[in-house]
Amino acid sequence: MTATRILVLNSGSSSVKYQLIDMADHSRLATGLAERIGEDTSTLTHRPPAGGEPRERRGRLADHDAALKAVAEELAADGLGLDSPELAAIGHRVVHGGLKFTEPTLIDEVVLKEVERLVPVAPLHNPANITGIRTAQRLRPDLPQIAVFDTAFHSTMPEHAARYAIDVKTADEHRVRRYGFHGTSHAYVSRKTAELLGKDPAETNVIVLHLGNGASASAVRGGRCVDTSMGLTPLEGLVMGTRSGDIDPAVVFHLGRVAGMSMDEVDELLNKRSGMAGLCGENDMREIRRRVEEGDAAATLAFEIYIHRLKKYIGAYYAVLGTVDAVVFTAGVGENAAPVREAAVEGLAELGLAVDGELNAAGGREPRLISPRDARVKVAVVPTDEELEIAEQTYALVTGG
Ligand SMILES: Nc1ncnc2c1ncn2[C@@H]1O[C@H](COP(=O)(O)OP(=O)(O)O)[C@@H](O)[C@H]1O
Ligand SMILES: CC(=O)OP(=O)(O)O
Ligand SMILES: [Mg+2]
Repeated sequence: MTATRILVLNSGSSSVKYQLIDMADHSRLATGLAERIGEDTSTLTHRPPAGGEPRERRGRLADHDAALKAVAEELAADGLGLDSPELAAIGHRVVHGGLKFTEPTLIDEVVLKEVERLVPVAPLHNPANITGIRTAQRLRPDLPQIAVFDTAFHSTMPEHAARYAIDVKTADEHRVRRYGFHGTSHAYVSRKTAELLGKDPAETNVIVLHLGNGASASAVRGGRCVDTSMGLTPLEGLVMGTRSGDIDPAVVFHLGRVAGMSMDEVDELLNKRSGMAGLCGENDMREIRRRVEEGDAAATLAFEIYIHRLKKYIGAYYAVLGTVDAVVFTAGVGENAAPVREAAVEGLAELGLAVDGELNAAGGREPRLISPRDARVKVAVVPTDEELEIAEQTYALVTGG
């Protein structure tokens, strides 16, 4: 029997998303999500193979190790346990790969050490990724474990986009530069967008707006990233669920010197108590929109700030690319929040950008255009599929394909 199944683990700061995919036909044998890890209200939602009812487990999952063990139990209950000989490999999303990792990589102790060394520049993500890998290694020590890095797609960015305008020697010594994140999603979505437009990716320019809890924009020219909004860490750029995105770096000195905050306190403020949560006490766009509809002033201002930042990046990347074939929305907010898409391109008719109200309001899981039929620049919604992309890269590596 050939092993054709890949388990993909996407371990986030407080969640684990997973999918078991059969690469023979791309069928999803199981998918699931463990949320609020570390809290008393953890939940694990497991979706078994087609036709089966989703199952939910409630109750504390103390850490990522506990969460993954629960995931393994759920898979086993469907006869899809990690001991299955049909499992070819486990693919892990790893957020920060630094300068070293620009390709999918077979994980060994040297690789893990490097991922560990990068924890300070991905403090919400790399620790969870490492725990995911270690637990998976313990459960199946004989199986290849492959890391697919969020930073990889951005590694070909031109130097003028990747470098910050700071002293070169200091920057080089400490590897301070723009790495960019969500690369697996930006790569997948930009390729799918070219397909949707019926164009060769090598001749297509797109602005990808990946709007989830973490959010980032990228400018993709002919299939290559030429700029992206996240930087040394996933803190820079757009306004996010709990992260500030762009601020004057002197805010950090000011909070240290004048407000007496420690480095760790400022770090925690900007990563966990900022963004939409900091502005209006809520990071879920569904709830924010509900409050905006009710006339809530804090939620309305937070929404306006979110959109204002998004517009600035659309304008900036339009200028970077020169000609744009499509602006594409993806991830939880981008795929589902029609008001965000409408507001982001409002007033940009001079740039050839507009959405059609009806097309924008229609739902669906398929890639689709939402701009008016004759639009010069297309606006699209393309659901991301980081897990499938990770599974494909993992399978290609282990099968030598
Ligand atoms: N129907 C919806 N309308 C608006 N926002 C939504 C909707 N569904 C999901 N979201 C948003 O998507 C976010 C999660 O996106 P996702 O891409 O899964 O993020 P992450 O991978 O960072 O956890 C949630 O915070 C929520 O605000
Ligand atoms: C890099 C990053 O911000 O990832 P996420 O959106 O999953 O938090
Ligand atoms: Mg995500």
